[in-house]
Parts: sequence; structure tokens; C-alpha cells
Amino acid sequence: MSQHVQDYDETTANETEPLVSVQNLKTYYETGGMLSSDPVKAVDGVSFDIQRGETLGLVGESGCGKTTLGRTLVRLETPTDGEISFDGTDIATLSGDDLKAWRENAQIVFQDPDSSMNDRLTIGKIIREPLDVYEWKTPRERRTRVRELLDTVGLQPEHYYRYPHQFSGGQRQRIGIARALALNPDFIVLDEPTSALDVSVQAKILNLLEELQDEFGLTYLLIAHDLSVVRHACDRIAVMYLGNIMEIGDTEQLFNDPANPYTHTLLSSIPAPDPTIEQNRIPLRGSPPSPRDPPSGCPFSTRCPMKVRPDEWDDLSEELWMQLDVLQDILRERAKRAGGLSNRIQRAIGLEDPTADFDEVRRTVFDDVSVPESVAQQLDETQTQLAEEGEDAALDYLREQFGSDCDSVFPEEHVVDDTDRTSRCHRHRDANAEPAELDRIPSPE
Ligand SMILES: Nc1ncnc2c1ncn2[C@@H]1O[C@H](COP(=O)(O)OP(=O)(O)OP(=O)(O)O)[C@@H](O)[C@H]1O
Repeated sequence: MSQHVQDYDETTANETEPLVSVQNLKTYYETGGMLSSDPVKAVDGVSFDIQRGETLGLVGESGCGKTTLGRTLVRLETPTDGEISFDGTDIATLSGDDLKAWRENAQIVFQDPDSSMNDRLTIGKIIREPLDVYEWKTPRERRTRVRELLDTVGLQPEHYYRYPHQFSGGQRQRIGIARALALNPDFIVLDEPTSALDVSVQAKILNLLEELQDEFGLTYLLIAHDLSVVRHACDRIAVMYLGNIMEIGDTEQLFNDPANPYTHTLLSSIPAPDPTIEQNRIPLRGSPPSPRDPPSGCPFSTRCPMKVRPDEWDDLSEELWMQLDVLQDILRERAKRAGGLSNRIQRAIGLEDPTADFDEVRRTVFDDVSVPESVAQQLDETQTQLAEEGEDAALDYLREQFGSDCDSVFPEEHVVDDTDRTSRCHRHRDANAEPAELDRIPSPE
């Protein structure tokens, strides 16, 4: 949609400020519960702008906070902290009538249009609902507006009196889009708008969204799992991991030359169009840490294939480093399981020996790699810590011995190209730039 951004900018040359500007935005969910009082840090301090008329894509693994961020930008969620400036107005703290009045400007289209549709209402009523809520003009003008909207999204006037179940998935998504357009918003969050649809229908809906953007000067945040969808549809991409934006910038630059190790791993999961071409796939180990208890340094540090290593261990083999990471993964998993009240009580009364199978874990993890005596000693001490203090102490010990800034310092944002793309990674510091190549990572089995 880049061409469009240019056209729109020409007609609004005086409006050079971004439409949406986000500073250190956090949205936490307080879920309470006896065993864990920590909030879910779904969005954990993000800052970025969305320019007028652009489409910003938002990608990342399931649960990284994309939907929460989208919902917060249209104020369906209340941020815990931070600022959202919309067209120059801070909307993060709006409430009551002010919030309702502002909401006309920003809408959301859901993955599953059915979730926002009452099956017992006609299509006309469903699209008209926002107009009724906002008491937009007269009832007659509202009906006329709905007919216009049906036409705008490629449906027929006679569809006004039909019911949602009489339509296909693609048509229902058109209805959802018509409803989102009803109040003439400037900004729309598109939350996986095509993931529930067949591929042929997906393309039609994406084309429709692009046409509507051109016609009405809309600004989009497009959330999508499918990286080929965002590559085609977005001017810029934001890559999210565990509530943070790890990289954000121009779509083609980001796809052609990803700067952040997480972007690398995410993009390398896309199968090559030609299966005979050998791909340098980067394994993404394990699952993301809990957003209730994110790592203390870089959010991606527990899975990062390019983690910075302390100089004193420079001569350890790649294979051994990888297995040390695997050992930490296992201990973290055990720590999660041991966190339950019943396990803790069991251990307190001596029913469970936390080191019972550590010997076996150690044998299996380091079976195929050569472990120098210096590392073996650290593993012995890890085992002692585990026996005496438990998994968290053993993990702290491993972090002290083998960790770096990646494990303890949140990475700052670095500009990584001349299009102002930014990435958060300690590898961008000059001192850590080598080795910069992901090629050094051993291929997965
Ligand atoms: N209402 C809620 N209450 C408590 N936790 C929530 C709530 N909504 C989301 N979460 C949690 O917040 C985190 C982020 O969820 P979110 O749905 O924003 O991620 P996502 O990237 O959109 O995932 P997906 O791609 O699966 O939709 C997850 O750990 C999720 O379980």
C-alpha cells in the first residue's frame, strides 16, 4: 500500500505528524488467583508511531500481545501505563463520555466476524448499530448510510434484511468491515481479518481493504500470523515478542535483511516457495517464557541463537553452548512445574527429591558433546545448588557463570538502516557485533 501513502501525503501535506504515537505503553492483566499474584504483562512498554494513511503490520508468535496492543490502541483495553497520542490528543486516560466521543475515530475488525454479530439481527441492523449508538443523524439517513456501506464493501442493497447465517465467511467479513466503517473512522485495527478465510477469499478481502484505504484515507494496524499477508499488505512491520517490539521498520528492508535475531528466526520459519532450494532454517527452541515472569534482560534471551557470551568462555564449541541453553530450558520447565503449591509442600516434607533425575538429564543433554573440565565443575556446582536451593538458584548460578548483558540488561533501541528501522538487541553494540552471522548456528537435526 506504499503508493497510496504517497498519494495521501500529497493531499494532506500540512499533516505531517503521525496519526498514532505510542510512548512506553503497558497493558497488564491483573488476574489474581492464589498461586500467582503477578500480572500478565501482555504489552510491556512499547513505543512507536503510525503515520497517516499507512498500514503497519504487527507480527509475532501466539500470545505475544498483538491483540492486546490492538485493543488498547482503540481503547477497548485501558492501558496500565504510558501514552497514546491520537491526532495530537492523549487518549490513554480518556473515560466516560470523552472516551465514547473519541471512539468514533477508531474501530476494530475481528478475525471471527461472528463474534461481533448477533445472529438474530438483520445485516442492516448489525451495520446500523454503531450509528444508532451514536445517534447519528436521522433514522432514515442511517438506513441510507447502511445501503451505501453495503455497496462500498461489495454487497447488495437487498442484503439489508438477511441474517448472518445466510452469508459465507468472506461475506460476513465484508459485513464486519462495513460496520467498522459506519462512523467514518480514521484508524482501523484489523485483527487477523483474513485468517479464518480460504486463500482465494483472503486475497479479495485484502484487496477490498486496500481500496477502502485509498478511498477514505484510512490508517491501519494489521495484525497477522501469515507473514506473506503482511509482506504484501504493509508499509512497515513491527515484530513483537513477549509484550515488546523487537524490530520495526520498512517491510522490504525487514524481510530482505532482518536485523533482530527474533525477526531472523520468525522469517526463517516461512517455507521457501521452491522446496528444492536449501534454506538456512534457524530452530526456535522451546516456548516463550510466561508473560507473568519475563526474563530479566532481553525478552528473547532464553531462546536467542545469537546470545552474547562472556569472553572467558570464548573457546567453548557452538554445540556445547547450545546444550548449556537446553539445560537451562529444562531447569526453567522444572521451575515452572515446581512452582505449584502442592509440589512445594511435597518437597518441604521430603516427598520429592528435586535432584532425583539431574544425573540423567546431564548425561542426556551433554551426551554427544565434549565437556571440558572447567565446564564440568560448573555443572557439579549447579547440581549442588539445585539440591540445596532448588531450580531458581541453579538457574541463577548458570546465569552468573555463563550469562552476559543479554541475561540482565534490557536492550536499547538501535537504528539499523537508513530508513530508520530500529531493533532491540545487544548485538547491535559495536563491542558485540562479531560474530554477526547467523550461519554459525548449527542446523537443527
Ligand atoms: N483478558 C485477559 N485476561 C488475562 N490475560 C489475558 C487476557 N487477554 C489476553 N491475555 C494474556 O495476555 C497475553 C497476550 O495475549 P494476546 O491475545 O494479546 O496475544 P496475541 O499475540 O494476540 O495472541 P494470538 O496470536 O494467539 O491471538 C497472553 O498470555 C494471554 O493469555
